[in-house]
Order: sequence, then C-alpha cells, then structure tokens
Amino acid sequence: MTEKISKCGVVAVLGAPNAGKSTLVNQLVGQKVAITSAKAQTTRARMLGIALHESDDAKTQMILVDTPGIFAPRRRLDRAMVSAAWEGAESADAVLLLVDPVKQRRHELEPLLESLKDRPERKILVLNKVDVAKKEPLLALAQDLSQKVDFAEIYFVSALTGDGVPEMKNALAALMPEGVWHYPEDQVSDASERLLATEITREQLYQQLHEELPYDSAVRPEQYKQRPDGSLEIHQQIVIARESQRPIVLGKGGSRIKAIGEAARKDLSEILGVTVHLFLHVKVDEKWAENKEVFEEIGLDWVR
Ligand SMILES: Nc1nc2c(ncn2[C@@H]2O[C@H](COP(=O)(O)OP(=O)(O)OP(=O)(O)O)[C@@H](O)[C@H]2O)c(=O)[nH]1
Repeated sequence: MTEKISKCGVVAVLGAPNAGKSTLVNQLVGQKVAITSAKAQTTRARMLGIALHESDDAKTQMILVDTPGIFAPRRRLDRAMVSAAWEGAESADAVLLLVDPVKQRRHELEPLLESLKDRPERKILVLNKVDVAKKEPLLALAQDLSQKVDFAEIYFVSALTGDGVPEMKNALAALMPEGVWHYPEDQVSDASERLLATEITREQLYQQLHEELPYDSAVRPEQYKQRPDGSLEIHQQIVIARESQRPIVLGKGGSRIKAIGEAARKDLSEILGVTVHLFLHVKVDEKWAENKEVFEEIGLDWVR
C-alpha cells in the first residue's frame, strides 16, 4: 500500500457580519469551535478551526481562520476586529468569501470585493443559506460578483444544514499545498480553553439578553484552575459600561445571570469533556474598551 500524500494549508474565511462564517467553520471542522449567533459582529477573537480531509491519495489539514465580520471601523474595538481579520487573511493558501444572498446588501460588499480583487491567493465564492434563498436571484448574484472578482470556483451551500459543504470541502482540500501538518490530528482549534470558555459565556449573553444586551460588554477570564477531582473551576467577569446595565444582566433576583451561567456551564462541560464549575461576576467599567489589558485577554491586538 502506498503512503498518502500529506497536505496542509490555511484558508481565510471572509465575509460580512452574520454571513454564517462561524456556522461554516463549525460544519467543516465537524464540531463547535467558533461561536455563532443571530446578532451581527459576534466573532471578536480570531479563532482557528482545523478541518481534516482524506481522499484516495492525500490526507489534508486545513487551518481555517474564522475572521471577524469586516465592516467600516470607527471605535478602537472595531478597528482591532478588522485588523485581526486582515491579519488572518495575510498568508492564506485560499481565500473564501462567504455571502448571505438573502440579507446582504450588494453595495456593502463593494469594499471587500475591491480589496479581494488583487489578492494573489485562489479565491472561492461561497453563497450561503441556500435552504432559505431563492434560486434565480442566487444565480444572478453569483454572476454579478464574479464579474468583479476572478473567483476560481463558486459554491452554493447551507452552512446550517450542511448541504453542499462536502463538495466545497473537497475542492478546498485540493487547493492545499503538500506539506507536513502543523497540528496534531486530534486538535480542532488553537484557541486556548480559557478564551474559548469566555466566548461560550458571551454566546449565552447574546442568546439570553437578545436586544437588551449592551454592545459594549465583554467577558474576561479571571481564574481557571483544575480541582483535585479533575473538574474545572472557572471564574469570569462580565464587564459592562454602565451601572444601569447591571439589573439587565442580573435579572429579577439574579435569575438571568443564573440561567446564563447554567447554559454556559453545560456547553463548556460538553465541549471540554469534564465537569465545569462556572462563576460569573458582573463589573462596571466605563472605560473597558480603552483598556489594553482587556483587549489582550479577549484575544485582540491593540491597534491605534
Ligand atoms: N437559514 C440559514 N441560516 C444560517 C445558515 N448559516 C448560518 N445561518 C444563521 O445565520 C446567523 C449568523 O451565523 P454566524 O455563523 O454566527 O455568522 P458569522 O458570519 O460568523 O457572524 P459574525 O460573528 O457576526 O461575523 C445565525 O443565526 C446562523 O444560524 C444557513 O445556511 N442557513
């Protein structure tokens, strides 16, 4: 029996906020590594997912860079998100542009298309959400976008149901260069557990507070330690910008924060495969978004 060729490469996943990048990365990896939510701009940290692919002649490791949604930055926090996105796309072997054909406003894609145009990597256009999109406008959009950028391939998928994803994954794997794997076979993400844990809590904040959640909130890791029985004790701080936001997060008699903590704890226990004890504390810090230390803790570089 001949040995299979080893291949390894980086795929940058670009797209507007809410296009479904995190859902797609999770689908390609086969488990939850990036958080998803119905609210735009959820992805703050640059998270990696690692997808494996095997064909008749090759075993391929694809390092997926799940970039934060790209949009015109104003605040420092937003600028850091955008800078992290482009850093992710810097040395990729393929760039995948993911578009939500239902909600995406065409003109808002313009800056992204413009910057993609001259990039040297192979570019792949992926139109997402085919489970809810109508066929004719979808084809028209594909045609329109490929007039602007020279896409090597175009795929129609549903990141949610997985429809069309295996075909797209085959094509991506074929584009990866020969080389040794960068990560061990069982590793699915390079995000540290500490950071992943705060992302899980933040996902619950989004899900349970819906529109009431102040945009300028963050979850900071405080303590992360293993107890002698092997279980994990995790303390996190939910930072909000104003005292008036505290009752929203706490809920009546603390019921909200309790539900948030309970759901996050369950999710974390499942993902990490150990019993988790999660403690959440609410802190008011008007200036947290101007604090370098907080930025670094939540996995962002400090940009001016
Ligand atoms: N119907 C449908 N919904 C989808 C599909 N893919 C993603 N979604 C939904 O679209 C919303 C956004 O998905 P995310 O994966 O969080 O999007 P994102 O691009 O990572 O968003 P940011 O973190 O804001 O950059 C979620 O409610 C998903 O469930 C799909 O194929 N079909």
